[in-house]
Amino acid sequence: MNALAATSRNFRQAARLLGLDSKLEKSLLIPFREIKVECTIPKDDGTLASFVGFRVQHDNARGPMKGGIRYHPEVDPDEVNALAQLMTWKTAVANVPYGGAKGGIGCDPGKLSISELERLTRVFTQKIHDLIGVHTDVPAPDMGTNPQTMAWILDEYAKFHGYSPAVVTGKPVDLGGSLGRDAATGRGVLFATAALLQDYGKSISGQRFVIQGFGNVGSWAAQLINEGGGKIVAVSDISGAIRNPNGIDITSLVKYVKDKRGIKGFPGADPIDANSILIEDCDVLIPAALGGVINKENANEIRAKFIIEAANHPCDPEADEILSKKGVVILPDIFANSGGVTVSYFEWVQNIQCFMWSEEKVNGVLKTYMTKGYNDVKEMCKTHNCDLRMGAFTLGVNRVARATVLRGWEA
Ligand SMILES: NC(=O)C1=CN([C@@H]2O[C@H](COP(=O)(O)OP(=O)(O)OC[C@H]3O[C@@H](n4cnc5c(N)ncnc54)[C@H](O)[C@@H]3O)[C@@H](O)[C@H]2O)C=CC1
Ligand SMILES: O=C(O)CCC(=O)C(=O)O
Repeated sequence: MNALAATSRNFRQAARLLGLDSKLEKSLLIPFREIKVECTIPKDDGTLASFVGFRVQHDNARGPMKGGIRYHPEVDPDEVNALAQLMTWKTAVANVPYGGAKGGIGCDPGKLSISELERLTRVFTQKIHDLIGVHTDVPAPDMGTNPQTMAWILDEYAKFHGYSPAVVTGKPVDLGGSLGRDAATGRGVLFATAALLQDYGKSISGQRFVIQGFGNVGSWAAQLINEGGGKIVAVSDISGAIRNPNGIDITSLVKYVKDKRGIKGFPGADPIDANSILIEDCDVLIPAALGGVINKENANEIRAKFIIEAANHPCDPEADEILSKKGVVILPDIFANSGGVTVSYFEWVQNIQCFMWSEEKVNGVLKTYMTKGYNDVKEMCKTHNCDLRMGAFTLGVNRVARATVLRGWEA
């Protein structure tokens, strides 16, 4: 199912559970603004290359719009729209004072040199600089982008509006980035998983984990789960997939990936078919790469008892129904991966206050937010007699709806 159709379906179901007025429902669904820009750069060999960049600003009822920028060949308007909408509900679930946005460029960052990526990022920033800002829309990294990308956006933005580090988050620490932001999404996944397992009388230690994706989110989740005593039995990335039923040595794998730029060929595990990663035998499955990977084609074959959505929209609604019948518990993206945007909020606050927090403080306050978020989601599950996905959606949608009504519509 198309990402936008899936996300909007979940939203509509939550709106029904909340009994929202149909006109309010419509107004919450339509994006605030959709930006599509042409980005042409000279490549290193002198030829021209043209790309399409997007920024969808979905909602700003609760504060400046917030969300990552993705560089990936499959970036398209519907996908960015869905991701922007998810950010609106996610920031509300996390209870950080933001709305939602997302951006992206349809490109393969692995096929561009560093200088080509820099030129592309600068051209994209030139096209959108008037529409982003500390109190309007604050970008951050997502798939295919990283702190360096944010540094280029910051620098290009400064040429038009002056130096203003809070215009992006997920920056390098040397430019005002927050300690702990790099690991924050993975750390949030750890806290969220621990809270869920505790409800089932289990803990991280003793569980067997499978992780799809070994980039920022997947590799940090793997390292922190490993430190917490969890056994990671299979991992995949774009280069391939590996399995070791006795547990993969994650510290060595992180070093290997840094060196070889992929997990393929890692000597401490056996290669497996990349398509089978999601149906590997495990207790907890953590998709941490692309959206839509768990769908009606493979949901029946999933062997995990718990799915933690570190990626955005990895499960489509048809898979949700199949998995629910099988008794698989899904911790939804808009809560499970909210650690990233939560620490982005801490970074923004630190930049505005010109005061830097210690990493211990960042991690400690993140834990407080994730614990509160989990309890708030469960409270909505009780109120509306629904699963965790609808618990999170009703929580987020209700907070945005209340802010929207309070602000009103009179011109
Ligand atoms: N970076 C962040 O702070 C946040 C990221 N997310 C979501 O987490 C997911 C991963 O994002 P990042 O780790 O930041 O991206 P990344 O670019 O750092 O890493 C992506 C990983 O996915 C792998 N991958 C790509 N295509 C794949 C495929 N077909 N099969 C298996 N692996 C594949 C890549 O090889 C890489 O290991 C995305 O869905 C993103 O939207 C969600 C919240 C915050
Ligand atoms: O850190 C942020 O502002 C947004 C991260 C993001 O794109 C996401 O949560 O999907």
